[in-house]
Amino acid sequence: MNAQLLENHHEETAVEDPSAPTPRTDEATFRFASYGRALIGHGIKATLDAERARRLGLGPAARQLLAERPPGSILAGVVPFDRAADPFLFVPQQVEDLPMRGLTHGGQETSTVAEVVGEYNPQFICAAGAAIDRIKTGTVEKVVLARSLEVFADKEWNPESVWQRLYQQNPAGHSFTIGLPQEEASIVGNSPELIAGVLRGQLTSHPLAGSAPRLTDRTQDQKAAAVLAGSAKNLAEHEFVVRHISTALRSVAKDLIVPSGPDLLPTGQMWHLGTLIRASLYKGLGSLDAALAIHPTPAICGSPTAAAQALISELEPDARGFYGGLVGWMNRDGEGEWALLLRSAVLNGNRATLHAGAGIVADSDPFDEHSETAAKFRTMLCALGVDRAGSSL
Ligand SMILES: C=C(O[C@@H]1C=C(C(=O)O)C=C[C@H]1O)C(=O)O
Repeated sequence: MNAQLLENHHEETAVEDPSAPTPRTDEATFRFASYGRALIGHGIKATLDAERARRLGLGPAARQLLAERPPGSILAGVVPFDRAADPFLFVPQQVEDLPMRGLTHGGQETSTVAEVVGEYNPQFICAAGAAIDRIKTGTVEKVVLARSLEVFADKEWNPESVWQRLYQQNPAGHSFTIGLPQEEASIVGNSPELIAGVLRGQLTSHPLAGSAPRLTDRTQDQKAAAVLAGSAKNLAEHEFVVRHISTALRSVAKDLIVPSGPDLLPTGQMWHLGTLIRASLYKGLGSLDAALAIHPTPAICGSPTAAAQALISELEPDARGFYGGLVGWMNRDGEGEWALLLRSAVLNGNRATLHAGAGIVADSDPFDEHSETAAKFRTMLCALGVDRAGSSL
């Protein structure tokens, strides 16, 4: 849908926003591939001021910033998991809309993995056990707990080549890179989950919850999918998400169409339960307003939201940062795509920091949830050149 949404490609020369970080002219500041095409942003023309966002609200501030820009401008970037933390949203200086076919040449030099740290994480197993106790005795029904993993290479990671490999692995996903202003770090990932996509006023959300790893043997793989589709635990986890989104969307959209049950969605490494929700976005609102109305869903946070978020802060050792947030773009008409920021890594020099989470409910098993996070790491591990097929660590 990208091609239809960019009114034209344009380039401006004057740097008007003194708060904007110096643009990286040599490298893309934003890449977002979906449906076979990629939006590539270069440089930073203006950044969304955190103070303005606090004053107006993030959605209105984003729309206002875009309204001040010339036709063809887009807003791109990331919103953290924690809504109280500052987003990194910017208007690229120049945007290209290109077919992915021409971009996945695979000619990039790849780094060689030297060390993987944190594959077995006993702290996560303890935290999952504590969460189950709290769910059984308290008011939280579901909480998503995440853990991290570090992968060190022999030389600097190249975000573009990791992005290309992620796309090749799962072309149906949303593959992205964002150059972060601090420390020359980048976030790269391939999200299977569209939180809000808007085209000509029509809103689509495709939440996922309920997961099983893909298996190499075809018959076993089909069997795993069938088990997932019939799993009461996974269907209940999924139901929390659909209920949350259907309620939350009513503040920004009408004419909701919500299927009665989920479908199976395969990615390169995982099976997921997914429900395609459609609605008509209220006039004057944008895709970011819709995404923010839903975020964070119980697929990444839990249910009820506030209590689950408090439990995450208590049980996870570090703040999530942009993992579990939103990544995407929006044009001046409010059209755009915002995906859940997961199956991702922060690349900083030769270090890649990965995050993955799993939904914990009353009848969860902490070891199974550890295995589920291990399976979710595989998307990024594969793109980094680590083969962990079949491993439950
Ligand atoms: C938390 C993650 O994934 C989320 C949780 C899922 C689940 O609990 O089944 C499925 C997809 C995502 O919404 C992750 O990939 O890190």
